[in-house]
Amino acid sequence: MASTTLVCDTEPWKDLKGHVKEIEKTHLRDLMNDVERCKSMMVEFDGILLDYSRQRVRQDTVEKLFKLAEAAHLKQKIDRMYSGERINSTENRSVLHIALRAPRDKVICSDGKNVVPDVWTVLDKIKDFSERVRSGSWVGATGKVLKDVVAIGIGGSFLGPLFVHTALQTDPEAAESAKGRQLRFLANVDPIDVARNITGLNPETTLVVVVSKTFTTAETMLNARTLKEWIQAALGPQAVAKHMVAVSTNIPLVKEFGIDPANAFAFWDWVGGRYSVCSAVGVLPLSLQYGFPIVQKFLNGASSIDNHFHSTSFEKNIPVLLGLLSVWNVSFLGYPARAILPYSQALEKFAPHIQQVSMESNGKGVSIDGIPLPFEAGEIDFGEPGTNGQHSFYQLIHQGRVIPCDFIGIVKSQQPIYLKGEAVSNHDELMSNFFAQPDALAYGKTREQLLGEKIPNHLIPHKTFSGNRPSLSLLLPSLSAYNIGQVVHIISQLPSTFMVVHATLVMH
Ligand SMILES: O=P(O)(O)OC[C@H]1O[C@H](O)[C@H](O)[C@@H](O)[C@@H]1O
Repeated sequence: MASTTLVCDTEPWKDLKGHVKEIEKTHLRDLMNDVERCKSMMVEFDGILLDYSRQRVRQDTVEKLFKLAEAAHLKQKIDRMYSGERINSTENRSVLHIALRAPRDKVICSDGKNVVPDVWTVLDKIKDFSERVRSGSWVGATGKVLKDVVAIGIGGSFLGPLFVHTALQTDPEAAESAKGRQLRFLANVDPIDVARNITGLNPETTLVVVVSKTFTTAETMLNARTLKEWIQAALGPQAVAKHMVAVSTNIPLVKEFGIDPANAFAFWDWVGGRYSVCSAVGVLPLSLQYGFPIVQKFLNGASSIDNHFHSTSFEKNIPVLLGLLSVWNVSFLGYPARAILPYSQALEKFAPHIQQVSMESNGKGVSIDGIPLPFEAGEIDFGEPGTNGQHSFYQLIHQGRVIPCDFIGIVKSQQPIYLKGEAVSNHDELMSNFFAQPDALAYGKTREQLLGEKIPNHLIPHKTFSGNRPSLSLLLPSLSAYNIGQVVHIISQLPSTFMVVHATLVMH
């Protein structure tokens, strides 16, 4: 399928190039005054509303982007991914993180073999093990319940699980399940990180989970040896069997390290490290902390958006729309960065996770065949919870360069208001704060209907707009484990889209 033709040589690409000049003449204020346009730019799926009316696009721009997707054979490439073809051509592997959250009866094949039963064998093992640890039937070397977990890992073996853990911590149901337990993450080889992570912990009541796809990553292995020594020094060499378990694709190295393979939780080389949060990488530590049923909800949310991505027409397909808009912003309008701005502290670690998911996948300077790309591909992602960012770097966004922003609003906060009448933590006020951002103001006529929520009048966005920045917003009705699964996987599907558009596409 490889060829030396680049996507920029196709007609739809050239057409979009020419279209840039027209868009540059158009002010976003005028785009926002077009009611039909704004209505057409809201897409809702399963409690998530994508409003991209503040992107610098007209309806015909979006049509042209769909033509580009067609020229890129995007649909066929999504199908190839879902059917387990080896679309990871550099490593000659399938890309099947979608199988990690598929229901038991789904059939997803890699090399002709249905991988879903293997996934569920590991999920069942995690469920059983986490229940035994949480109930106290699996105890430490001195007979004490293991109530604290330190997960050692870096990159994809750290950022996704940390993000989800941070988001679940304040979810009332998850918090109730986690009572009396602690989950910590050790990534850095700076001895400060070890010191921070073991401070206040007793080896007798601590379980260490070593998470590494390869089990060779230098930082992780150094930290694993350090905590092995911490356990052995306190409890003797035989304690490792009770206090250390592993998550890896490389079980022989787990054994060599001194962890019993019976206490190892496998995953597979068809899971890219950066997409591994739904494998044992995330499911084991999160199940130990919150219990498997909560984590199952997270997996269900992810699976829901997988189905949406696979089967929905591009006009209503949230990951595809976000992917195409990114291509437009980066490769055509020349905006190199994207700010990720959740108006929820629970999503505090979302941007660092997406930084890896997106930037480790995209932004390559050459095509999949090694041909230098004559255009920029891939965004520079950064972000913070929006309210904090407002008092930090928004100045540059407001008054400096153009930075497309992903505003993420939550209609119903995980937590109730603490001070009645104060402009904090309250559903309406959070929304007010969110909508007070000029670019977060989305054309909201059907929002009430879409979200099934009563939005107070003063929050219904006004139509004037005094900026020239594109933006989009994602709104969730409430931030639950299920929604967290959806949000993270909406965005983590993007690289698949990007890869197709930016990398695989260039094979044509
Ligand atoms: O899980 P590991 O094998 O320890 O790898 C951890 C990380 O290592 C490298 O930095 C890779 O580029 C990342 O994608 C990966 O997540």
